[in-house]
Amino acid sequence: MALSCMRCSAGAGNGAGSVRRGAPAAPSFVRCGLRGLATAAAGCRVAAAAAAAAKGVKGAMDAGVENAVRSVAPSKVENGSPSEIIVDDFQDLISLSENDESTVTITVVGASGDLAKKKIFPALFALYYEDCLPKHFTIFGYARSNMTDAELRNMVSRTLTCRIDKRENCNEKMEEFLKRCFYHSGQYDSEEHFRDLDKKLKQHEGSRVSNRLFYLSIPPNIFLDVVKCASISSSSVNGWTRVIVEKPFGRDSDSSAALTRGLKQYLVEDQIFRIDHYLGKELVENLSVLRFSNLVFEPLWSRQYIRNVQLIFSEDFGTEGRGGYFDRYGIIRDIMQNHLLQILAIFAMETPISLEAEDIRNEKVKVLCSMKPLQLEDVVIGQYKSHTKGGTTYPAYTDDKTVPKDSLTPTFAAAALFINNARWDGVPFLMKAGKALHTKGAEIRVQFRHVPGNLYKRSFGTDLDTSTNELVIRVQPDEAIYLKINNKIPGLGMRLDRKTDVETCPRYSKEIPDAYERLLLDAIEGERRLFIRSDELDAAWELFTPLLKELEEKRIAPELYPYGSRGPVGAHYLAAKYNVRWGDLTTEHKA
Ligand SMILES: NC(=O)C1=CN([C@@H]2O[C@H](COP(=O)(O)OP(=O)(O)OC[C@H]3O[C@@H](n4cnc5c(N)ncnc54)[C@H](OP(=O)(O)O)[C@@H]3O)[C@@H](O)[C@H]2O)C=CC1
Ligand SMILES: O=C1O[C@H](COP(=O)(O)O)[C@@H](O)[C@H](O)[C@H]1O
Repeated sequence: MALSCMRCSAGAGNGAGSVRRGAPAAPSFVRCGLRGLATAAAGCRVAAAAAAAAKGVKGAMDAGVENAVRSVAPSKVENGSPSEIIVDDFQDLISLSENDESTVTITVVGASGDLAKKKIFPALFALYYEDCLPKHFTIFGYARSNMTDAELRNMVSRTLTCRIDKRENCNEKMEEFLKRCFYHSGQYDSEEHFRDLDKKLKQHEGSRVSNRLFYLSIPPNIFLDVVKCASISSSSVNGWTRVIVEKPFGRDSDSSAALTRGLKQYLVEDQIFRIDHYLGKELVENLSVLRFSNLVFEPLWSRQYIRNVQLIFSEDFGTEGRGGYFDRYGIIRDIMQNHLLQILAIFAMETPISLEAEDIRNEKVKVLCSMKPLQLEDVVIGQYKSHTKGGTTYPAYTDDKTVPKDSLTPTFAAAALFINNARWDGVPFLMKAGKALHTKGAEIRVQFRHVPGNLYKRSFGTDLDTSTNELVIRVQPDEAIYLKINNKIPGLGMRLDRKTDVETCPRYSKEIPDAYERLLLDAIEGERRLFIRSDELDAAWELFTPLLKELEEKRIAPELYPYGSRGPVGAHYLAAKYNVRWGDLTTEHKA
């Protein structure tokens, strides 16, 4: 197992990736060993067993873990008690992992598609470049299109890039990586074709313990066909099998529940990795670090000091080529129900008892279950219309050939949400998401209350809002965290302003990894913290389904806004109803 993977070598610090293995105080070599083990055999379950062993406890394991432990340490499986294993010598396991004989195959189903080309293959290459993939790995593309291995490699090679800050041996590394990519053409509903794939996978795996990750990068209507065929015909017999499922996870509570039921006919919950790529973004990961590792923030994190929280997503382009998909979902399902709501849950959750996946997800579910039902009057929807600027005409949403001319699908939405719990009672969480707006960005903006009896109010003029503290977590672009504080303008008078921001997050000269890199690595390691559990998903749909139904049944017409504008004015009225002024992504503090 290569130890130069950033995550591993960062083990000496406080990286969540190492702490989460359940042994926070362990020295860094232990963390690296654990990661090695995890990729070598049964993911974090073995690591958890090893961590348990380190604490001298007796761990109960399931068959997958047992197989994995058997494969790396057969003597550790006690005679006659196959499901009750005592792992008493943690160090042995670590050294065994170092010359492990396991392999991971990542099968990208839908390899000919947009997401595979744009995100998945490049992320896998970046992991390879950083030495984060296990020693023995193979990548398979699977789709109906006819392609040879060489053609797949050619297609993939066109999208691979090296990091700006790491270019050493880049071409060489690309060549090595491409040699480990293969292609299998097949139908999505053919057990036979997946059996053929299985044969090819076995040829690559040889006698090693085989671990298999399937990435469903395909339209949702064929998820179940693939899961059925893959689980029947090409799941691993002696290692783990995991499936990454892309959004959309249904389009309402019922269809989502049906999808979950369907998946669970063939997989157990632990094998299902529902991806929300916003959870893999650096600044979303940093949100918990900011809150829980800095004493200065946590005491302020409640209705007592926070006036409102804004979660803003904005794109400066339209649906471009994805109109067919988008029209069936709309911006509320595409962005709010998943990406923004997930951020809200992390922002608002109570302190989890540990950084283990289940502890974090338990806290997120509690937030989602405490949300006040969404009211139609707390929602504004919009749709972009054609606009001509500087001699260029930008299309309307309904100019997209795959979109019906009379479509009422929102490309913009703003909503006021509330959490009915003691911490957040009465605090508006305002969400805003839109396509074809004036700028591209995503941020979390926390506006604090006014200072009681503010001695300096005269020095600010009449607008007290401009003098309240604001914490901004800019998710993208130019990732940053900054705090707006009041200052005296230098000079003999007493005039204050908030121009000086305190940057709470130093700039690192490192290029930030793409969200898909982190999430793919997590899935390979069996780390579920950043993936959506089925009860989280149910709670998210429970919140949005009644609203979505009402919008559709009442055929509520979206407010039209010009392509490239700031969106419908209705969003400002909605914010004003709760005494909020939206932050502006474009006017302040750029790197
Ligand atoms: N693209 C993106 O930016 C994002 C995509 N997603 C999700 O990821 C998944 C993949 O997205 P994307 O790559 O854009 O999807 P594509 O539409 O590009 O589809 C991927 C592949 O699936 C096959 N396919 C397409 N339509 C059908 C169909 N009707 N029946 C059977 N097979 C079909 C095609 O392969 P072939 O014909 O060779 O079999 C295609 O190359 C989707 O679930 C999407 O919602 C999520 C976030 C962002
Ligand atoms: O999930 C989705 O996300 C993208 C935006 O992702 P980003 O990482 O580029 O911010 C969005 O364009 C797409 O509509 C949606 O399906």
